[in-house]
Amino acid sequence: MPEHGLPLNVAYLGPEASFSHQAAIEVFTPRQSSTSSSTSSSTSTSTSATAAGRPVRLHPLPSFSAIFSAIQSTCSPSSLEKETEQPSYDYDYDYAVAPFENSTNGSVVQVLDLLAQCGLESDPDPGSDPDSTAGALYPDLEVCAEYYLPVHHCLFVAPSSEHKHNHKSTPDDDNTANTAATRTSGALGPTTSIRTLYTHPQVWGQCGRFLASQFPSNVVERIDVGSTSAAAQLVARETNASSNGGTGISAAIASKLAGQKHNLVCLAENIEDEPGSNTTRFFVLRNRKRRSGPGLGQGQDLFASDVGHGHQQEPSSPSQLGHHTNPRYYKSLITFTIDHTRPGSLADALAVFKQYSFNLTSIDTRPSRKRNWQYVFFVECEETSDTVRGGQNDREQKLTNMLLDLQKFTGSLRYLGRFEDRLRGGVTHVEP
Ligand SMILES: O=C(O)C(=O)Cc1ccccc1
Repeated sequence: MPEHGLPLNVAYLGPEASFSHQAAIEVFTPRQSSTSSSTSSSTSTSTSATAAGRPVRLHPLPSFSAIFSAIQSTCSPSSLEKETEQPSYDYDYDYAVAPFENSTNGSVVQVLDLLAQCGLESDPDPGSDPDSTAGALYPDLEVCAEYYLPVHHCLFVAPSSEHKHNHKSTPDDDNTANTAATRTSGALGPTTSIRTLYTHPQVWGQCGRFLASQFPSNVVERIDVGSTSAAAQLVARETNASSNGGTGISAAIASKLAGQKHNLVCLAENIEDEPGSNTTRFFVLRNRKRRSGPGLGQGQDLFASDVGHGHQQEPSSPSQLGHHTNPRYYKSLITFTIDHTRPGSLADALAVFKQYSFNLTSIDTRPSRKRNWQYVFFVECEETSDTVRGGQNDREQKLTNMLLDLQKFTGSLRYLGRFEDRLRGGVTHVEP
């Protein structure tokens, strides 16, 4: 498809070949998602096209907080026209992709803590609420889509350290992840020379059984790094001289793609506790000021028209393939605090969702950081089948009314966005 229009700039947690990168590729350039071509470019920013034909540039950023800051500082739509080749940080980012939760290990708490700093306070008089979180760091951020990525982890070491452990080479083994990753974890050789493991903190809990059986914590040190691809990069740089003073080697837990990118040796693959189902749910974030683009009325989905999901070729799981004749279900993400001293305050708040026929699909908490033992609640709620028969404007009005009522029972109520439920189908709508 020929590229047309201004490029879409999308931020993700780098370096290249992280799971966030994979999710960004699948969301924004689904036609390329079955190949690793976009991770093999010489520059870290890769360019390809959305299904709608818009050029898309994927930019690796070093941390989740850098991603949130970058989206917050993105300016109005007109500023997109000053687009030139600039260092990554100076882009006006249209979207970002960030992991929210994993089916095995639960919430990505770093991202929840950043989301707790997002959104506009609904209380018009923040002074009236002593626990108000008004003055959020990222008031203009909103969630505009979700994406489910199946996640498989591999154990990698650098080729230079391979002689230090008894990994058994096979005649057709070229010692790269490309072929090694096709072996199953049953073929794992002794790992006794590994003294250090690197990965993203979310991953330890996803691979708990494998780690407990192979790496006693009194012998092997686990070191958190910024991403799984950063772990792969670190291990690839390890030389014989630098490997723990010659006493042991380091290994990374990362994706097959990250191992291929850095020519690592795969000692085991699919080491996650739930190999058939381990899935991470990502949010697509944007600056809400972008929504008021020209020609966009209420109920129109800017994300869908930017990305062209109507033409999505190969969804990563059958559940993400919707049918445009089916009704679309939308979820909303809301955060609030409650009065912890009043019995029934949480029950009162949750009763409002029931009263307006919103189904709660997830609920989570994080410390408010305003006062000890006070929490920010993260609630996702979904319209029910009764509601989806109404028009978009009616549906949005119902949500607005619900939020107005909810305000009576909560403090620091913030609306973080409304997005289509990808578990109930519905990505295959045709954009205008
Ligand atoms: O580290 C990565 O590759 C990430 O993108 C963060 C992450 C880590 C584990 C599961 C999903 C996302």
